[in-house]
Amino acid sequence: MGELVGGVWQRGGIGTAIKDGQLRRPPSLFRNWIVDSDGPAAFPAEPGRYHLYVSLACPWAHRTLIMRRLKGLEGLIGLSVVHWLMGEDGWSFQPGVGVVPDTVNGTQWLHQLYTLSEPHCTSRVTVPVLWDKVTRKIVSNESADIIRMFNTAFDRVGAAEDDYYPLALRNDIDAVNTRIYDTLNNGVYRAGFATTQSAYETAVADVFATMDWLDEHLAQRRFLVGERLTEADIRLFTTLVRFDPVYFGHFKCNRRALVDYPALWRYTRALYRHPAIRPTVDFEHIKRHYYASHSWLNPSGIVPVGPDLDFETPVT
Ligand SMILES: N[C@@H](CCC(=O)N[C@@H](CS)C(=O)NCC(=O)O)C(=O)O
Repeated sequence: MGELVGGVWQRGGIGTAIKDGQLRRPPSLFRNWIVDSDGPAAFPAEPGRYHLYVSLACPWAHRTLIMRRLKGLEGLIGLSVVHWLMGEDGWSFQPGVGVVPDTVNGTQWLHQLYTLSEPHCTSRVTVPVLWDKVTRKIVSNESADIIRMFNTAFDRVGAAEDDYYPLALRNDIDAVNTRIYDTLNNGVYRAGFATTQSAYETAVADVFATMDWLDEHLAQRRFLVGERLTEADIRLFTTLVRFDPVYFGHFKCNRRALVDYPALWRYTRALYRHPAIRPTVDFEHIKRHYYASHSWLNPSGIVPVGPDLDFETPVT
């Protein structure tokens, strides 16, 4: 892992992100917004102006990749994909299957992108990153914001019209997002990165309370909120699809597997089979990243072969 301090890369482990045995996520540093506006704007929506940097392994970056596809933004917003291994110098563009180099800035390491934007910044170096080619600045490194921008900002310059954060459902989406973020999206990380037994057990209790609730909630419904796909489903999906391959074993969230939850497993498969979602899922990057990058959790770096899962099983 590691982080930037005053613009200088410092190697380090997970230690700096842990306090009292618990994972503490610092707020994202770059929180600017692309706007669809006729007036002056720092970051106006324009085709070809912005570039997205993701990891195929990362659930937060995965949200942005799905939204980019759902909104038909592939031709409007470019893409780079980091190597699955996050080593001592963080994310890189070392050659590898599925890696898409940084053709915009020619960086080798993601931290170089952060210092290009902000030469003296102090920050963790995370994906996703949304880059502006005109100002040569990072617009945002916060996935929750990036998917909202993608949802509407480019509608007048060629994006698909679908709305994944509709006005009438916003309160419900926000409420569900909050619950799922704390207890599940981030809950699995709190469990996996805990360094005390009690922090781990608290996190696992949260994870499974939410999994139980979701299984009940989805027993009679196709989507989390309302009758249609919304950003709440996208945010949940990227955690669920990693649950059995990674979080169950590597993060010790092993009271039950996702496949043991009938409604949740059906829901995950249904989303997986969505034509805009399936091409964004890369189990090689997902499994290799977690098992090989977190050496304090898995010193051998061995990537488990299983579990055998069939995401393709049709949903009845
Ligand atoms: N708040 C950020 C979190 C992103 C995040 O934590 N990404 C992880 C990968 S899954 C990362 O890049 N971690 C590197 C680090 O913390 O040093 C978001 O949702 O965009």
